[in-house]
Amino acid sequence: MGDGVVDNNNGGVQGCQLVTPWNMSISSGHTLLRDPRHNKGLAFTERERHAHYLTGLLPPIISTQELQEKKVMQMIRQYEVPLQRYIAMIDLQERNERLFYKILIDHVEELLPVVYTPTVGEACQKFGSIFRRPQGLYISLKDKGQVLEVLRNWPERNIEVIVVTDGERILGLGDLGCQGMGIPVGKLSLYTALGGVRPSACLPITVDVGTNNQKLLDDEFYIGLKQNRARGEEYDELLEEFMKAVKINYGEKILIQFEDFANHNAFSLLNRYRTTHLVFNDDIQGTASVVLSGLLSALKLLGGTLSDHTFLFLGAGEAGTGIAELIALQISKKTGTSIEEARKKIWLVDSKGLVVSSRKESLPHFKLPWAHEHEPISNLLEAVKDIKPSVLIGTSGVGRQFTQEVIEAMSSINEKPLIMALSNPTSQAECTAEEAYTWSKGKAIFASGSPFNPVTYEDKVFVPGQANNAYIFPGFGLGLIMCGATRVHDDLLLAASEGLASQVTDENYAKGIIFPPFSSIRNISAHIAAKVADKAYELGLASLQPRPNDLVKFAESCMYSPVYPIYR
Ligand SMILES: NC(=O)C1=CN([C@@H]2O[C@H](COP(=O)(O)OP(=O)(O)OC[C@H]3O[C@@H](n4cnc5c(N)ncnc54)[C@H](OP(=O)(O)O)[C@@H]3O)[C@@H](O)[C@H]2O)C=CC1
Ligand SMILES: CC(=O)C(=O)O
Ligand SMILES: [Mg+2]
Repeated sequence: MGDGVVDNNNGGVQGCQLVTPWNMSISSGHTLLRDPRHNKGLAFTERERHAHYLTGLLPPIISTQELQEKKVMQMIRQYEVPLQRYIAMIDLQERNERLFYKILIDHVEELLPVVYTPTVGEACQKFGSIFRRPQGLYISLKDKGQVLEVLRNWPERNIEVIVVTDGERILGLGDLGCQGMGIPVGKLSLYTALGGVRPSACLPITVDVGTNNQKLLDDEFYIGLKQNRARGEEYDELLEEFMKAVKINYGEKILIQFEDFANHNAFSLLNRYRTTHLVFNDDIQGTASVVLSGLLSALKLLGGTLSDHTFLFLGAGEAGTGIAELIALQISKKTGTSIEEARKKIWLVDSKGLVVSSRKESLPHFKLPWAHEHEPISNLLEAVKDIKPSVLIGTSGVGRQFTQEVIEAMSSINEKPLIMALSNPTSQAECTAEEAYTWSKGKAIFASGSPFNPVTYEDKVFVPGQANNAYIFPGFGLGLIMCGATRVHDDLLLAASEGLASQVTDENYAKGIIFPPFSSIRNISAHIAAKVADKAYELGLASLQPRPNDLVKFAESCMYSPVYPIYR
């Protein structure tokens, strides 16, 4: 993606002689300094500088990685605008990959909101303007018939995980088209930082089938195809070609994570490929697993079992119905009741009101299991008063829907209402942490998709949890990869939920926290990975033989380290 004026007829720059772009294959000297995977900047030792033709290309001082880390953190903290911090982090990733990951791992609680939600949302919205070097692989409608060739342009061969989006439902921000690339890039950074998957094994992909976002179509800096979204056969054929090409290029065991597709494609893609590929949809399944884990933990504070509770969702799309289905599955397994019976404790509200049987004719297939017999109810407050849920979960993608009346109604029904405002980014959260604690008069147990700071209410400090699939997918993916899993089974998601819930300590519970702190996420991911792999072995889905005895230790041993290697 050069800045020159390209002459489309001969592929060259107008008025210039054609040249061959060439490079040396072993990095040394200037090339080594410009290679983010191997660059150490000022931390190259005297011996390395001498051996690799770096003498004179760096100032004389030799730094440590720790000192570099301190310097970068100082620089990042000086930026007050979150997007500036995001750009600084991406610049670092493109300059010195190991330093980027060392910093992200060591300051995960501080930097997660920078490289991930909420800031990544703004980065996607402004992607065209902040775009510097391309990250990830773009496959567009123009590549139809040659998707395999495009995949082969990616410089790495040993890919283990792909996160792919078509950009139609980026967080709760809607259709951002090709600019959705920020999401697979961000998710895969977390695969490495939080789950320990090697960066070179991660491939972010955006499938560009156009956008229906008129603002982007009118934007001169928009980087994607300037056309409306392809639908139907044209869309399906490109995705089919993509899925086939991925398997041809990377083999049977390549893990594909679908991310931020709109629900009309998300469910059908998952259903189409779950039996032929190692795939999962993070928004449907990863989210379900993290929320179920939060519920299992919350039972320690609320008492009772899952089946003693009544659940009400605002939002009946991917996240809402995905979570609802996994809760029902867990209830059904634990109580021995049928899944249909288990579903009766779970209710969903969508943009047209409570999902009920009289609406069946007009409901999409994924809402049908939730269309219980009930009078129609048109709004959330009435639904809360009528259904009397103990757990209220927001998955609408629309901000500030949990009004004071809604939270007060939840608090009058329950001694400790559990309220989850899962929509991202922060602007789309159904309520803020402060609103949840203040309006419930300190009674609520609260978690949100994007982070909120602790809140002081009547001299007591309340620490909100972050219910985000980022707790699950890195460890889940590591578990699948390390045991050579061949397919994703719902029981693996249940195992991941239990793995995460088992990491919440008594100290956390004493503070009312239902998710463990992100500061210990690598340890948490190793435990999730072990649980997932263990279940995969039990179900006959793991191909790595023999089964390692200690799966937690094995997971830890598979994890990427960002510490600089010493070059010969
Ligand atoms: N915390 C986390 O880890 C995750 C959070 N999310 C967040 O969840 C949100 C939703 O994602 P997803 O489920 O994929 O999106 P979908 O588009 O699949 O679903 C959105 C649902 O919300 C409903 N809805 C929209 N507006 C309203 C309204 N005003 N009142 C009531 N219901 C409404 C829609 O109704 P209808 O069907 O009638 O159109 C639909 O059922 C996003 O903000 C996303 O960021 C998603 C995944 C993970
Ligand atoms: C977290 C996430 O996956 C989402 O908001 O879409
Ligand atoms: Mg998502």
